[in-house]
Amino acid sequence: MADTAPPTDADPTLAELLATHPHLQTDPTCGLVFEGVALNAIADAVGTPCWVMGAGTLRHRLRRMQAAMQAAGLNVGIHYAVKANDHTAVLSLIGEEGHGADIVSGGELARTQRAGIAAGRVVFSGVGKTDAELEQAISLGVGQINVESAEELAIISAIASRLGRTAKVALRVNPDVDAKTHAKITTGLAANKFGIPFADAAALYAHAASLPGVQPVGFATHIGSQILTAAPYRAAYARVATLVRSVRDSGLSVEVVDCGGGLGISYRTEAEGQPEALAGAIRAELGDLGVRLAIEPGRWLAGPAGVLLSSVILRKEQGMAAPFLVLDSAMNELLRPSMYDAWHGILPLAPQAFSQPTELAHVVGPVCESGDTFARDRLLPRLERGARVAILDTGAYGSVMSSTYNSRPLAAQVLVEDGRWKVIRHRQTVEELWQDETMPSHLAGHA
Ligand SMILES: Cc1ncc(COP(=O)(O)O)c(C=O)c1O
Ligand SMILES: N[C@@H](CCCC[NH3+])C(=O)O
Repeated sequence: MADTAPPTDADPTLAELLATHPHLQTDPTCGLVFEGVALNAIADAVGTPCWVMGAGTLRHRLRRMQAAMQAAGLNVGIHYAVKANDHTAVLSLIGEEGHGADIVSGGELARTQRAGIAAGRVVFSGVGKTDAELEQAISLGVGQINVESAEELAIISAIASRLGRTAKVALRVNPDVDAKTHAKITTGLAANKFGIPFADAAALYAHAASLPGVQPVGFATHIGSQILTAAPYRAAYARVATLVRSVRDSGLSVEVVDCGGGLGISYRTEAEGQPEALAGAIRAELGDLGVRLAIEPGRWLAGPAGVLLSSVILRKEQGMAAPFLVLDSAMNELLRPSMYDAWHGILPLAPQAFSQPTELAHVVGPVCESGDTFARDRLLPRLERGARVAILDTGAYGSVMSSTYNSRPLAAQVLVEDGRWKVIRHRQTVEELWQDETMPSHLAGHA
């Protein structure tokens, strides 16, 4: 994710952004259209900021991912990474399309159950699962728990034994492979907190086979997110394949390999990661092992399927320098630019905006942090107070990373499908900001 300090000449033009986002079109009368719905119509009815998720785009990408695996002759289970976008409507769609889920908390597990995804199709990952979360998962019979340490293996064995259950576990191995992504979202380096050191994995697998309450079924690995080339996948999966062979040579059975590592998308001008390349890496390194395979994509499926609608609160002139366009959305909605210096495309909603002359502008939010900046020196048509924009590729790690910082209520969410749209989360009210607070009695008189 080469996202930092963008020189402007590296930016795609508005027309190029449209070309790389086929679910978006411009219409001369209603402006920017998303999966057949005018985004202005949604903003008129619901207001801004507003997340819009396109069910058609999500379905299309799920099917493309599955087709790439099948074309490579692989039978790969897709476990959608719930953390990318955990709305129950999104999870229901994933279940409806026949896929499972990858979760990292009891909350995510509860959401999958609410959405009707069978517990047997859920894989529980994460470096620190609480006892309560493990009890919940084991009682529900989740398909697989990816174990991230020797300590956790002992805890799972004890909890499952106490419950009279046998938990299917895979050991998540840290392959110590550089995924060539942003430092904050790499997961497969030895220095990262995730997974079991490669050198310890075979012995721990044998130990797992001797423990009560757990059945080791295979290995998992994960090297990071926003991966754009096949080489890191091949390096990681080659290491896992070595492990599978050596464990089998010792007489133990290995049935499953979970091939983690999130394919990247095209935020700026980078070429999108190709499911076919991922499938090729899996087939080349693991295809002849006779194991059940699984992947756990989040961003690649959901990212391009969402936009964040915002309005310009005001245009703050800076003399000869680029103006600040202050939006009504901020880092509390979309954290990625502040957190990772991430670049997101910004398109105006107005009809004809694409044919107007452009200027350089800084696009910021109203939150009291200088890091509350969506874009610096961005080439956009002149946008006045009240103009609306769509911030692109925000379907993954967008709404889920929102907060109410600065007492800003959570934005509304809308789902578009087949030319229709529906509110799937109402805009939080100001009163809802404090509805779960309780007041110490000696202060209550002032409230
Ligand atoms: C264990 C695990 N699974 C799945 C994912 C989803 O990754 P992505 O959204 O890049 O596909 C992540 C995030 O990096 C992860 O850590
Ligand atoms: N939140 C990150 C991705 C983290 C992936 C989860 N391990 C992002 O927005 O890019």
